[in-house]
This record gives sequence, structure tokens and C-alpha cells, in this order.
Amino acid sequence: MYPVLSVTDLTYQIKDQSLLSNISFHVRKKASIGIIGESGSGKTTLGRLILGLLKPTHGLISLHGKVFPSGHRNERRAIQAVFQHPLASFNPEWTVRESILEPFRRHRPILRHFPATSEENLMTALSLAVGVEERLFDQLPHQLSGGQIQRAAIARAISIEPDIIVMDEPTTGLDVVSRAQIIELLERLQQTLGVSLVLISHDIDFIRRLCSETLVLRDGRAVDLIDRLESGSAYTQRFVEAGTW
Ligand SMILES: Nc1ncnc2c1ncn2[C@@H]1O[C@H](COP(=O)(O)OP(=O)(O)OP(=O)(O)O)[C@@H](O)[C@H]1O
Repeated sequence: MYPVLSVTDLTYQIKDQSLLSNISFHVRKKASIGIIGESGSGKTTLGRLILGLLKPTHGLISLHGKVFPSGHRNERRAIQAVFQHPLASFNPEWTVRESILEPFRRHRPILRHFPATSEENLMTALSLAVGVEERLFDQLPHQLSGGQIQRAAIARAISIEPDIIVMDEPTTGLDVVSRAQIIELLERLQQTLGVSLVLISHDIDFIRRLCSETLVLRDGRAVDLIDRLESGSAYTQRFVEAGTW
């Protein structure tokens, strides 16, 4: 069986500058890969390439063994994003509910896990799945706390049952309790939905809890691709011991 996501020899250049060079890895169903590295090492650029928002200079991304993006309408459903500042990804003039329903209305997917007999049923199921009281979905995005809007962003991402969610710094700015809740939520979603995760983070403990494999970037190159953070190079160990990058 093909991995859900394959990245092969991916290189991204702007003019003569290589922001990423020869990156390769696979992610299987229900598995998670962590992407870590110093500021400016290329993590967000890699996330944007995986989402099809940037076009690689060389190399290949494939979903279930097929080149991505191919232009096929349905492939966009398979891969969803939760960005670093979730508030900025919500339309400030729409209720949170309207924003959450937007991808569902656009894709009209056939759902296996969530009941999609009506939008109301779907919203109730999503509220339970992410642990946000349903009445909060009728608020405007700025009226929710950082943890609540992060979970609403996750609700939007899972509403169309993607195969992969790419998350950029999902714990930044969250208090300890909200951070722990996000970790538990992601663990649960992996088990119940079978979703694979690509987690970009500076938070070593977050990566350790959730990821079966970790890619360490330095200046756009892969330094380590490891299943245990402790088995990384001396470079990686310095940051693992510090707990952050
Ligand atoms: N559009 C662009 N044009 C030129 N350089 C860019 C562009 N986008 C990113 N870069 C450069 O590419 C490098 C990698 O940036 P990227 O945002 O991917 O790093 P990062 O690892 O996500 O950093 P951080 O942890 O600070 O978010 C940086 O040196 C950045 O300045």
C-alpha cells in the first residue's frame, strides 16, 4: 500500500537561493511526522509545498502514490491546514460556524465518520469532537480564546475528513492547559479518524508526544530523519535537551 504522503527529493529555490534542498520522507496512515529546526530553517516553506501553495523547483510530492497537486478537484479535500495564527485564517466578519462550514459547503464530501445528514448535525458532532461548546460557534472569531479558536480551526480542518492535516506551530501562544488539550485532541483524532499529521513545531515535548518520526531541518537541509529524538545527531541533541529551538 502507498504511504498517504510521499515527499521525494524536494527542492525549492527562489532566484539562486535554495530554501529547501533534497528533502525526502513518507507518512503512513495514522502516522505523524514532526518537522523541527531553527527559525528560518525552512519548516513553513516545506509545509506550504506539501499543501500545494508553492511549486517545487525539483522533486515530487505524492498523495496515495499519485502526483500532487494534479489539478483534480477532489485532491484538495484530502489535505487540510491549521496555520500558525488561527485567528487570521477566520473571516473576521463571519461567525465561527460560517467559517467552519465553508470547506464542507465547497467540497460536499461523502463523510464516513461525521453525520452529514444536515449542517446542524455536523456542527454538533464537530463541537463534541474538538470540545468547544456549540454556542461558541455562533460568535465572531475574535470573541473566542486562543485555545478555543485553535480548536475551531481543527474542527474546520477535520469537517471534511481529510487524510492529512498540516499544522504550523499549533501550540504557540497557548497556556499549559489548552496545549495539553490540543495534544489529547490530536491523539484522539488520529485514532478515531485515522488522519495523518504533519506537525511543524518548536515544541519538542509536543513532537515527542505525537510523532512517530521527526525530520530535523537546518538551513533547508535534512539533518536527521529519526523515530526517537534521542537518536538524533549531536546538533539535534542540543535542542532536544533544551526542549525547544
Ligand atoms: N518568499 C520568500 N522570498 C525569499 N525568502 C524567503 C521567502 N519565504 C521564506 N524565505 C526565507 O526562507 C527561509 C526559510 O523560511 P521559513 O519561513 O520556511 O522558515 P521556518 O523554519 O518556518 O522559520 P520560523 O521557525 O521562524 O517560522 C528564511 O531564511 C526566509 O527568510
